[in-house]
Amino acid sequence: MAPAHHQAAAATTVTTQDIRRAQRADGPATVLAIATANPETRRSQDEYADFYFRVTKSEHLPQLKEKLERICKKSGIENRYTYVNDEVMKAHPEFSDRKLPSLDARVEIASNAVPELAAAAASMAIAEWGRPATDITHLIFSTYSDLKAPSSDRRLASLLGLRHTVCRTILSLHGCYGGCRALQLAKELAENNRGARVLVACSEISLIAFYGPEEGYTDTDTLVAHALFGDGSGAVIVGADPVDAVERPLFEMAFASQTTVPDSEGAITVQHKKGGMEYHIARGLPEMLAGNIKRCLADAFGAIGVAARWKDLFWAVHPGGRRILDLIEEALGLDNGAMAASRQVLREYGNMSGTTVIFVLNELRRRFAADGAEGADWGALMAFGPGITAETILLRVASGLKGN
Ligand SMILES: CC(C)(COP(=O)(O)OP(=O)(O)OC[C@H]1O[C@@H](n2cnc3c(N)ncnc32)[C@H](O)[C@@H]1OP(=O)(O)O)[C@@H](O)C(=O)NCCC(=O)NCCSC(=O)CC(=O)O
Repeated sequence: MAPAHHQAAAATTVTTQDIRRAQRADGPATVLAIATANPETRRSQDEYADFYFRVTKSEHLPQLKEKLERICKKSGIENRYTYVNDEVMKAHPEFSDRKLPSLDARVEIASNAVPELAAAAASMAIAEWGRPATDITHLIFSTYSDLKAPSSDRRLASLLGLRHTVCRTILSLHGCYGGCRALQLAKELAENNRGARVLVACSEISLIAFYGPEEGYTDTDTLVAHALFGDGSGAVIVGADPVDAVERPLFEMAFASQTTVPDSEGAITVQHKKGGMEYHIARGLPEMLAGNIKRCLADAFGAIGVAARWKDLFWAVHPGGRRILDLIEEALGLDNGAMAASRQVLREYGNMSGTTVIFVLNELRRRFAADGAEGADWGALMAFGPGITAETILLRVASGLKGN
């Protein structure tokens, strides 16, 4: 007698094409819920230099302090939320000096703080979505802050009570394009797995890269990074073919692409060392991004044969820094105000690396909901990070945002 699986194969007339077709969703991936969270400590940018030089015991470097004050003033940031506070620095004075070994302690703290911060945002996203957490089929977690395995994705799944068959993926070290990369993968999963509901979670605590200034040693990189980065988490639920009267589609994800900017490999680098994660951010980064922005957009829009007028789109650009937004706005000939959502997030929270675009998307949603989604129907979500990598997602305002 033939083995059972041979019998099954002989008995079925189903082809692999049939199976593939049945697996695919009908509609495009849509954003079904968005939520964000931050650590408790909010620090005003006006007071940041005082705080930073005090807790790192660096008051003997007044010129660097004045420089940080100048950078903070021009940053377009008013507040940031940080996990680092006096208490943390009192318990770990070694965090001030990058020459001292401190990675173990940082990783230990991050392995709890990162998933817990993610859970705060994700549980709000699930509540907004309106379905049980066990209906989440896939989890994509992006962070540069956690360096352990099992990682934050595993812990988050437990904290939220996700089903044990949830398919988990962790993205690491994508830096500021991590959120956009996670959303792009969520789109692929949602469109290729009928009924899939993908939870995207990003969570960053800059503690992993917090240390004192050091005269003469890449101190400007350190100062710029400490003037910009803040902590936060964001969660998005993505799925195709929304269930009527249960799920509310906010944005359709029409197309997604990635471009690597030529000759830019050294422009943003991060590396974990014994004293924490070190950054290098090239001085000409804003000019480099602005000089390449049209080309990145051409790669995205050209691939689908769409000729868009940049002024006709809404924009959700990663606010890497105030000057980056200024120069991109100028390069694309956008109206003053086209980047309002990005600027508001930068002002209220700073640059939270990969998580930031989720805050921007949430801010855009709030703005659309407030005015009944008047104005541009189509928009571009963009983020940049090490590579230099530029990610673009073409979005369309969906029915759940209209008529609110
Ligand atoms: C830092 C700024 C807010 C400063 O504002 P302005 O440029 O208008 O002001 P300014 O030229 O007077 O600069 C103020 C002081 O900062 C110094 N300065 C400016 N940019 C610097 C840089 N990249 N590295 C080192 N120092 C820098 C200037 O020399 C000056 O010092 P002095 O006063 O002594 O003359 C802005 O340049 C900005 O937004 N830059 C973009 C920051 C950035 O690259 N972000 C990306 C992060 S990475 C990211 O988002 C992706 C990722 O992590 O993956």
